Amino acid sequence: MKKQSNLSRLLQIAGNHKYLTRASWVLSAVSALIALVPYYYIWLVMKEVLETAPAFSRARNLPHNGWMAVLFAVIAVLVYIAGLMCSHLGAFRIATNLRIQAMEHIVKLPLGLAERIGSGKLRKIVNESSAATETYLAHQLPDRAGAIATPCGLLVLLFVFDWRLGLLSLAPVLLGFLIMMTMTGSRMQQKMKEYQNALDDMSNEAVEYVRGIPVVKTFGQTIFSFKKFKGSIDRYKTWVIAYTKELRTPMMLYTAAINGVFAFLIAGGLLLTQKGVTPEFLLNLIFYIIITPIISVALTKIMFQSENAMIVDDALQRIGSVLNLDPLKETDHPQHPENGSVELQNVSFSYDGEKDVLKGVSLSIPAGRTVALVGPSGGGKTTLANLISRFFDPQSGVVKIGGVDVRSIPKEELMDTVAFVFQNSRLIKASILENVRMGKPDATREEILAALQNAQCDDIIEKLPNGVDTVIGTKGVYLSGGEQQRIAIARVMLKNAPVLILDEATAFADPDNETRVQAALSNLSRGKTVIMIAHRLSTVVGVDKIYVVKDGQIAESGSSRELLAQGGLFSRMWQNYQTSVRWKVAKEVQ
Ligand SMILES: Nc1ncnc2c1ncn2[C@@H]1O[C@H](COP(=O)(O)OP(=O)(O)OP(=O)(O)O)[C@@H](O)[C@H]1O
Repeated sequence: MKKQSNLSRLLQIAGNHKYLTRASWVLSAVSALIALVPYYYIWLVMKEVLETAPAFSRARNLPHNGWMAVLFAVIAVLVYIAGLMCSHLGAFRIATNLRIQAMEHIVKLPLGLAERIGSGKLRKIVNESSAATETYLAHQLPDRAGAIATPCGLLVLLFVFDWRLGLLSLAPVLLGFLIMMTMTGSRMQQKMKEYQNALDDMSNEAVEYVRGIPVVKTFGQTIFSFKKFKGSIDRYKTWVIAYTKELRTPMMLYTAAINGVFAFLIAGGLLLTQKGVTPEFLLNLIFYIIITPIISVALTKIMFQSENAMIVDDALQRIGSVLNLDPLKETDHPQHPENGSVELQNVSFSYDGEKDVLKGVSLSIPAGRTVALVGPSGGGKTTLANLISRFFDPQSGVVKIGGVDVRSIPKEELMDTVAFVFQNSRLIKASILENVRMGKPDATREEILAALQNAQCDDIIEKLPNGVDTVIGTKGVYLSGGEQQRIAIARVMLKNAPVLILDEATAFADPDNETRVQAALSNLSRGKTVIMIAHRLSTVVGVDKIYVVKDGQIAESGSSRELLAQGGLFSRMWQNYQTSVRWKVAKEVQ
């Protein structure tokens, strides 16, 4: 992506506010030119002082010229402030639009894809990339306009007074400019990208390391887990040192050239004055020595601009990588499911486009029935359940709810049709009431209280200081896994979706909570089509049908009685399970 196209893309995102951004460049350039005018008055002051010395009383124009210098300096600052106001308004609008655009796109992505990339990473890309454009547009671009205008204005000023000295002051500037070009080429752009990647890697590893501390401590793996984190720091260090070394010589030459203008002037001055010095030449020489440092300031600004432009380029590419992800296709001919039946017809699915995780799976669940998916770990149970609510679309085959292809059901309606109870259901930092209300935003307080009661939450609410209005996560208000799960069940109850997917719903419940969670689940499941992903075989005994999923296929299906009689995989899993239960009981008796 070219820098120019980045800028036009950003301006496109700005909509009508692009005029503000453009105005900011003009104002900043005008301000930079006005800021040169005081130097002209300073020259007049110096000239008058030299001409009238030592009888300064003859210097009548000194106060006037001095005040004019101040006046133009103030005007320059005011115009610059006006420019910054425009640039900030434009930049905020662009960053906001960019965030909205990205968020609107993320909402349209398959849920599974967003989950796979990671909400943290998505948030980081959207926030940091839009923030990078904000700084670029609000400060860096107007500064660049000013930094470009300054040398142009100076050029005029330099040649007006003494063209020979003007040329002398330009020589190092040209040299500096050439060195600068070598530091901002496409190779450096690539390096900047590597720098960003190394930085990203390091921060990801840091987060992983901190997240994993409890597990690491439990298993005494401190050295191993730190090794990964340290590896990313080492890679970053190696990269930064190599990058810095590469820049060392050009940067040194650039700084020397750009800050050594006065050396050129003095050397040139000596050459030009071999035949004698005129007061006017001396005046110009002193004036040039005073004014030329502005060039180095302007050029240094331009140089850092190229670095900033590279950062924005990278930011836009990152946000582009999100915007380019294929959204879930919305149907043009919406259809509505007739009931809560679920059907998979010859469904195959692969996460990476190579290995099929599901291979031609077919099953049919009549409305209101409860089925269980069991099988070895990694067999594809969760993937199968996720396809029902379009976490992803299968590469081949059809998933139907109520006789309708899920791709033909409007997204909102599909969300209302299928509900999940996950292993560790997430609650947000809000009151219990608000947490449950998420299941049905227009629910009345009475409806929420009824759902909480149905989900066996009475004992939780009784012990909380403000009952249902207690905010979870505030000081001293913590709920156990089983308690959180019951609140989450109340939320799903309120949603009242005809199809329910229970993913290991009771795996984390402690024994005291388990009976209540089970009761809450059986209230929740009443009259619904339930697909239960089960590990503990005790929970699947009473279901209408069991599907044994192995290697992405349905290996067996039937009632527990039928499957046990078959003496296949399920019956072996059952025997293992029984042995483990007996072993547990024996241990407890001991
Ligand atoms: N988001 C993902 N991206 C890539 N591969 C995945 C993803 N999720 C699961 N897989 C792979 O797909 C296969 C099936 O996984 P799935 O989670 O569906 O199995 P499962 O039967 O539910 O396993 P478990 O009982 O351990 O939860 C596994 O090989 C797994 O590594």
